[in-house]
Amino acid sequence: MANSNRPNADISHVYRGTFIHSTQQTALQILEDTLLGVDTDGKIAFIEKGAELNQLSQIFGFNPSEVTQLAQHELFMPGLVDTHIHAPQYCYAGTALDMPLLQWLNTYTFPVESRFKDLEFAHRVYTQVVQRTLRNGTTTACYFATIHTDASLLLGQIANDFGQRALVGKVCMDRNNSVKHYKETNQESQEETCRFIAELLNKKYPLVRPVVTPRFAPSCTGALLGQLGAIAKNNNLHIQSHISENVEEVKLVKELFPESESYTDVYHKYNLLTDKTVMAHGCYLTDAELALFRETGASLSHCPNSNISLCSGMLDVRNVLKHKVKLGLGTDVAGGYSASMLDAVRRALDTSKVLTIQDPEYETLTFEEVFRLATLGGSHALSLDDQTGNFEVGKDFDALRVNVAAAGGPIDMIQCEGPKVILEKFLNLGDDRNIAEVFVAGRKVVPFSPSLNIASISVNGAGS
Ligand SMILES: O=c1[nH]c(=O)c2nc[nH]c2[nH]1
Ligand SMILES: [Zn+2]
Repeated sequence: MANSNRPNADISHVYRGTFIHSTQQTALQILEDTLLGVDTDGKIAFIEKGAELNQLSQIFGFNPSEVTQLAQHELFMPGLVDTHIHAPQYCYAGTALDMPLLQWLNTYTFPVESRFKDLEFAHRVYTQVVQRTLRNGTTTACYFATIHTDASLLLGQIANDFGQRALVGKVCMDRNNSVKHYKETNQESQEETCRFIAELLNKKYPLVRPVVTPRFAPSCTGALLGQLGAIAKNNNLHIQSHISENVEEVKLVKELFPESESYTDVYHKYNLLTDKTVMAHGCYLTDAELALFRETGASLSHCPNSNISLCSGMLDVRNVLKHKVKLGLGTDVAGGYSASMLDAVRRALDTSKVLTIQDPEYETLTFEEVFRLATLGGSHALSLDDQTGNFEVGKDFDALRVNVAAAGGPIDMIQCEGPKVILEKFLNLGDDRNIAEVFVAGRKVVPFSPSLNIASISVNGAGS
């Protein structure tokens, strides 16, 4: 028995069956007939072979008859980590995909985001996006909200109420020449960012944290970027933004910041590249820029649906991994039309295969590697891998109970299959019907608790 167990922990649940997760060493570790104990703080107290049941029950003081046994077509996998999603854009997900990035922002995104001043509207959309992502197995989400502080606080409240682990960012932008009413002054952006951070931290939500969020370099003056770098540093906070998504955008950044050597250098110069930074896209980063990511510990969020849907580009994941840059997957709703991380897994595989079609020597990503990106890779990219991402003793139990043969679901199991095939089928063919239960920090968050009276979530709670 491993000596990393926590024998003093009070056990609240023990599960027995197949567990599949990634580790630093291996993309896919399959643990059959395994026992996993969760303590009363929602942390993994032990993960051991089923044959150790009697010994474990004595050490940890639980009753073997209370162990929850998974069925043969079921398995536990770590919760999915969406490293980049725009919560307000969920209201137009699946539409408006007919323009490249900069025109798309001006035509669709900014007018819609400006509506989130209205807290009733924000409450409706944010409740839906949190519910939808949780049902699809997103246990951790790194959200962009909008420039509105109170609506951004409301998103934090809703994620907390539903039990989702979340980083929430009030968007900062003091430059916008096309939709003039959707921007802040430099002073507003700074002051409201500080208010957002203080008020969100003051709520003491156990799983929800603020993230400093300059929208992207073209939306921010150098002065604001510098102020946000300082705010993040002074409060030891996460940072998120976009980088090198589309060719026109890279060109615009060169024009706006002629003194900088590269797009990456712009963020670096303003102290926005740290080991708690996640930058979305990165399709056009040079090797020198990737080296700077590696040096600073900043990570990338690969958003393949959005990259294709807005005809932005294709990230060479193999090259990012070669540079040892931390990497996770993002849905990037609504540039990406799906809020499901299962879609992000499939689009990441598709993109890799397109790169192989273009160059048959290209080493296509395996489904095991993409599984790791969607779980442990994401938690690493968000610097949350000490808390979540796989089934290690001491981490929070963030997990999906997958039933590949769910009645009425999208998968027909023609014959009895082993766990690796079951996982592959789920990743390629499954949907929320196959996700029987979702756990975050040991708490069952899907199916939604009946005690969670959705209609009664207070709009006034935010910001007060
Ligand atoms: O895909 C994207 N979505 C956005 O909302 C955005 N803003 C800046 N750059 C962006 N890219
Ligand atoms: Zn984005």
